[in-house]
Amino acid sequence: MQDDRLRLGINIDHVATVRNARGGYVPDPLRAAKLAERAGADGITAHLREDRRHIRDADIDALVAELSVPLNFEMAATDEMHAIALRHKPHAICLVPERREERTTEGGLEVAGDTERLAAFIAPLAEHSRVSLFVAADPTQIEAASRVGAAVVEIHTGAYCDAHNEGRFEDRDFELARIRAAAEQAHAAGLEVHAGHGLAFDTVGPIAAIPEMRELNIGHFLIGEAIFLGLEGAIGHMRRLMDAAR
Ligand SMILES: CC(=O)[C@@H](O)[C@H](O)COP(=O)(O)O
Ligand SMILES: NCC(=O)COP(=O)(O)O
Repeated sequence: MQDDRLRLGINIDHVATVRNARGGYVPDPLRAAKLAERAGADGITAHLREDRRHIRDADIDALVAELSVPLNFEMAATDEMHAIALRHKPHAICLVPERREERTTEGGLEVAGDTERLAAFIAPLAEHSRVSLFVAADPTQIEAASRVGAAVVEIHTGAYCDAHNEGRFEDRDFELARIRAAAEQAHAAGLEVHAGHGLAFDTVGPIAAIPEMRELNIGHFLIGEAIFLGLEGAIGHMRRLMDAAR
């Protein structure tokens, strides 16, 4: 029987952003991750960017050593990250595109134009970890994802959230329809379906309601909202909204 529970992964990158703004050791991303676990997180997500602008190598070492829930390790498809992932063998690896000049992940991974390289890159990782590809809700990319050995696709919800936040509701509904279609296509191709990026209390419901959805990864909004509600309060409210949508 398929497990129908929608998992909530908490991304702690931006605890590290605050720490790094002043240097030093606080706030500690590991402490946030442990608190998130106690608040009901089903997993922790951390993105080790090539420029180490937030999460650092030592954070990943600590998370791997100390977490009780699965770690979803986000990384670019580079040789350096490949070696780090093989050393740690995290529960899950999510391959994401990276551009130095971007403020956050702006688009999905180009899978269709890079299938041969990605298939060779993924094969050794897939021996130890569930490999996920962070993709736009684009049928060409989803189709390619099913051919390179990934177990999971994580659909980029950024365009949907941006349209909602900017009051462009026709665009938002168009993006939502694309995400729904991508989830259906990916599920039919045998891929597990996740989503994330930019999700907040007022955008999570329609994404959580997508029947094929198995996991949402949410970070920046919850770390910000923790200023007002506390991290446990923010995670608890997000969990309730997700459950209400199912
Ligand atoms: C891949 C993705 O959408 C995010 O989880 C990612 O971590 C975003 O990168 P930043 O955390 O650097 O904004
Ligand atoms: N992969 C998406 C993620 O981990 C969280 O993204 P965000 O909520 O920090 O935008």
